[in-house]
Amino acid sequence: MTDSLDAQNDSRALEEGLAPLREQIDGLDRELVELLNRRAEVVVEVGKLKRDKGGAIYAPDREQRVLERVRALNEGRLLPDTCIEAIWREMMSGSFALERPLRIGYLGPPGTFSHLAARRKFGASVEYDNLADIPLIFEAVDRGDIDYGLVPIENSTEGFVTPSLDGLMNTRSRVCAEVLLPIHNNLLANCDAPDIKVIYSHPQPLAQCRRWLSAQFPQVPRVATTSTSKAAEQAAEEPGAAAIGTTLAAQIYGLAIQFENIEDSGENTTRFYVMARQETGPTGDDKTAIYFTTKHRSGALADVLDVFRDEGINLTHIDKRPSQRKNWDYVFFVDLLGHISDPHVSKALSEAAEHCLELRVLGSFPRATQPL
Ligand SMILES: C=C(O[C@@H]1C=C(C(=O)O)C=C[C@H]1O)C(=O)O
Repeated sequence: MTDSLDAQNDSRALEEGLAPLREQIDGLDRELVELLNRRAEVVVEVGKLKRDKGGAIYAPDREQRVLERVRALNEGRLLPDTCIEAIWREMMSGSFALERPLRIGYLGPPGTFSHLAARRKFGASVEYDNLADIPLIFEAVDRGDIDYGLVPIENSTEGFVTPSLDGLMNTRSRVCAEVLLPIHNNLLANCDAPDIKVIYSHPQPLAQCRRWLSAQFPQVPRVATTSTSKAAEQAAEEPGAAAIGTTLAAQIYGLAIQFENIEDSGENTTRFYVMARQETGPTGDDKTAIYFTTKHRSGALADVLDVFRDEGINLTHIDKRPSQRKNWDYVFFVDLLGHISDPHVSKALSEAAEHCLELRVLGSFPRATQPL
């Protein structure tokens, strides 16, 4: 009896305490909605100006500055930066819809890591197109079927993504932004672990989880699929099949998450390029992506690299692929720190071009410092 009286008193005190606090929250929400809409009215003006004068709707340089600014304003405050950034990203997603609805392409089917990266970068107020393979993403941007296309470039554990580097050689589009996404692989299956007879996934996650798979499932065959979501789709249909994929794929395809975070490296991260038919202005903390083929003489590659060293330009990524035009001819892909409009960068690139058969600038874009 006393217990239930105490409980009633507590619940009344709770209600009485909550009521004025919730009233304060309601008032603040009213102001926030007002402020958000006042911001949106200015965005509509920006959109009109861009349509009249031909500006790009998504401005990665401005996005970077807005996020840096709000992080600085938030310094020492209560909400973590990640929360502030997520709110602003969603708000900027709403801005796109007000300026002009955007179509974003990614490697599908839905539920892939590319899908996650696209959603975190562009938010809920754009349209998404899932494309069956990476060459189709480049083609769709080139043709103008989509406004922006996300392509995975390299993974911190497994290195470069072949079709993406090949796509860069053949596209007319530019790299306008980069995205870093922490990759957490999960083993998805609707049967218990001992009943798993086959594990499907894209070759990249299979490689990223190689040690874990050998320790946990040494006898179970691993079968490559075109994407992690294809793997999840197959695992959902086939008894005794498992897939390595995202938690989003588990939701979409109705699979249980048997094991989380099974990647061999805890810092497993994938870097994506955002491809577009536009160029990005400088922010002061940028990268430039290029590819080149060197002349056939000894020391040609060293000559190119010397130019960057002499200008004090840091290279953040270098990979090579066969040119696919002639046997044993290679194309080198380099990301360097600096924007093409920086005088020392453009000088170094013109000098480097003298040692090359071909040198193409793929684009300058803000350096991604924080994973999404
Ligand atoms: C409003 C703009 O367009 C987009 C939306 C932004 C925003 O909401 O702050 C920022 C950059 C652009 O991607 C702009 O270019 O300023």
